[in-house]
Amino acid sequence: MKIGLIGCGNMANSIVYSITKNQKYQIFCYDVDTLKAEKFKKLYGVAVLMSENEVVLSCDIIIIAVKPKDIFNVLSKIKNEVDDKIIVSIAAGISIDKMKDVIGNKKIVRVMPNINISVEEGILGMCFSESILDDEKEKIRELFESMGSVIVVDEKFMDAITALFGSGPAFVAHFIESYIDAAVKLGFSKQESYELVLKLFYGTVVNMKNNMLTTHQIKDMVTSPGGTTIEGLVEFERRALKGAIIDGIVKAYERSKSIL
Ligand SMILES: NC(=O)C1=CN([C@@H]2O[C@H](COP(=O)(O)OP(=O)(O)OC[C@H]3O[C@@H](n4cnc5c(N)ncnc54)[C@H](O)[C@@H]3O)[C@@H](O)[C@H]2O)C=CC1
Ligand SMILES: O=C(O)[C@@H]1CCC=N1
Repeated sequence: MKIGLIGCGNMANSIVYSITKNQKYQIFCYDVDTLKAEKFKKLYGVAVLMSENEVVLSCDIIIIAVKPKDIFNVLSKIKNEVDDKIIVSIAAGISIDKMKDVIGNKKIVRVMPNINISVEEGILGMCFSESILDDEKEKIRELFESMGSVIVVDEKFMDAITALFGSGPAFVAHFIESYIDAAVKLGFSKQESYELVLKLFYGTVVNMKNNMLTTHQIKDMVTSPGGTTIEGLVEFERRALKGAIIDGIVKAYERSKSIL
């Protein structure tokens, strides 16, 4: 199957990395920045084409991986070639209806991945326009399942998926960074702090998963009466850490709803 990529930036890089592992896909790409497309050719041996239109004409499934502000420009360039090809957009906050306004009632898929697809541990939200057939849905699903867990949702959930899981790696990195800073403040070297804190987060997740523990159970097991942990938890509560985290994610959700 022929897969086209319009835009060879960060997300496209992770997508191509996953797709090239499967021999059944042939990949064609284009970027206005020719250096970026050439880099893909060098790294992944993909074919580089000369325009957005060429990608659409050469491929069955076309993934548009440009910034939200650039997507309408791409759509207006390709609208006459789309025909019954499948157009996949990964842009945050751009609805299927907004895309239809430019290219008409075509086969459109929205996918919201996160950067963890680069290690095949992504979470990808997916929704389809009504004209996509069941066997086409399966093909798209299969294509993206090599990158992580795919959840097919009603389009109204795409903004929540963007905020929770698309932006998620940045939010998680922010918490991890606070923890590393605390370790450095308490005298550990930066390198040691980094490695130990990653182990702490990873170990806690593995423990919860393998032993099917809830967050409450973990907290109960760790918090001794009159001990150290309760001191830390009380301070987090006093500073409304949970509320701040929830509010931050809701802000990202609202931004996704109003991005263009
Ligand atoms: N970075 C992230 O974690 C995530 C990003 N997204 C979405 O992915 C999309 C791409 O984001 P990034 O990869 O971070 O951006 P990026 O800036 O790294 O890549 C965008 C690429 O598109 C190219 N481009 C712009 N106009 C073009 C055109 N007309 N034809 C061909 N190429 C063109 C640019 O030269 C650039 O290389 C965005 O819409 C974003 O909302 C979705 C999920 C997560
Ligand atoms: O910040 C952004 O707009 C994109 C969407 C999800 C992750 N990055």
